[in-house]
Amino acid sequence: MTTFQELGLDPQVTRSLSDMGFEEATPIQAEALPVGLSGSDLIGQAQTGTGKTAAFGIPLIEKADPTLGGIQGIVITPTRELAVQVAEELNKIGQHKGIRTLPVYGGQDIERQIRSLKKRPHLIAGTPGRLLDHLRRRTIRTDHVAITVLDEADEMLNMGFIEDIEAILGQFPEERQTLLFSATMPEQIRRLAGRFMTNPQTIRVKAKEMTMPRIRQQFLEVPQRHKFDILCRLLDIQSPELAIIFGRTKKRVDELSEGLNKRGYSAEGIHGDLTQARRDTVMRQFREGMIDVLVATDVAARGLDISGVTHVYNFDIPQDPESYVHRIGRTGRAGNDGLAITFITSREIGHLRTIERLTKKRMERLPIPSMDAAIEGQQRLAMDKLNKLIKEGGYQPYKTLAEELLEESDSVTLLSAALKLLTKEPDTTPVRISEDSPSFGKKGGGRFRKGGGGGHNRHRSGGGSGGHSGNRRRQHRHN
Ligand SMILES: Nc1ncnc2c1ncn2[C@@H]1O[C@H](COP(=O)(O)OP(=O)(O)OP(=O)(O)O)[C@@H](O)[C@H]1O
Ligand SMILES: [Mg+2]
Repeated sequence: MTTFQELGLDPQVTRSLSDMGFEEATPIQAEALPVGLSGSDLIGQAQTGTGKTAAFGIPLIEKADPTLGGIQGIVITPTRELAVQVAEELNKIGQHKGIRTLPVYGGQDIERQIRSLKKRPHLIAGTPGRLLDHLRRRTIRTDHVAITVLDEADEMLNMGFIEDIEAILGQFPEERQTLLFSATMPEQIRRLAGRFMTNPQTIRVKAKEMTMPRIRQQFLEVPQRHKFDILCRLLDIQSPELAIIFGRTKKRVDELSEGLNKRGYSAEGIHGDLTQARRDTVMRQFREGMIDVLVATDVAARGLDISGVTHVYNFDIPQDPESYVHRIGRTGRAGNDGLAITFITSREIGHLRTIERLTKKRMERLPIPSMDAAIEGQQRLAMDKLNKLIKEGGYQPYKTLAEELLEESDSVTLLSAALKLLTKEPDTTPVRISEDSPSFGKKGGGRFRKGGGGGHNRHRSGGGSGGHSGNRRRQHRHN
């Protein structure tokens, strides 16, 4: 075990880490920090939820000079939500040293961002489109940029983002340090990365499987038209603390979240066609536990760190195996357990096997859960609630009422009625989810397509940045 003191960090940085509850370095931090601090270019690969943010965040903070005016480091992320999250973590690590990080991303008022930039942040975390916008307007000056980081590097170097990344990196001083991090790094992307780096060192935390061992992985085979009912049954049986359900398209995400609400679940959807204000609200509510279920496109697949996510459901099988690794990695983070369940139709078994070949982990086949199991699950939940209340107390004011009721009925009758009231019985309100065409191979150069180039996003571009003001017309899957 390596402590942060042993790595010879600035005591102010160690103090911030300690405030965050970080005492020992995670394996990727222990291995990547000495290289990052030495000034070398670096490709860092480690499983989801193992602390890659601090593995690049600490060198960024260590090397930044709080007395210097210009921007000294830039982190580029594929989505707006991730830019915000990374900026928050950098602000925490930089707190005692006085290093400030500003998130810049599309969908947010650019004039307001320009005003914030005038307050001279030291570091920036941003999405490609909006970063380019600021670079063109010269509202971000590049002269002092000494470190650039691509978080989710394989996604950033994928077809949808590569042009923007080239345009952005081309504007920074050549002698800067470049750091690439991701849980996945397909070989062709690793080769491509060489173009942007000088003698990069690769740090790969060795693990038997690409996914985290604490994430239990299951799949169930179910006809398309029954998927929604089965999903509801699983939610009733498993009662996740927080769950993320991934759907293939924005339309499906909308239909799913509406359908879940109709059946009494507390769910909201997030995808690129929503306003940024809406996206922010949904994310905040989910982080605070005000909603239990987040229904999302792949916009939420990468990097997001939300504590309490116990379950991930792939309502639609992901379009490429890397996406699977990232999606299920939203659970089982920082030493916690998680359960990931993938729905497939009979035609998709081959794609499941392709995923397993990448992750080097077999998924367990889950039998179709019965309606009875769903009812039982909810009944057990009602019993748990009662037992919890008995332990916690606070029911005394109800005792007189209880005695009054007991004069008319026996205790078993009364308790049965109370349990029925407490139990959310399976709701069969009709919900129609549009038939979906297969989730692979139709567009994009997904790995499932013959000769595919490993990218699932040929048709989207400039993605998470939003508000792209360039003259190329693009689809914004992540917006
Ligand atoms: N040294 C540490 N000690 C304790 N907790 C840590 C440490 N480093 C990171 N964490 C916590 O672990 C969680 C996951 O970290 P992080 O989001 O950086 O993972 P990641 O490797 O970037 O995952 P992903 O591949 O999904 O982006 C966070 O909640 C973070 O606060
Ligand atoms: Mg990360």
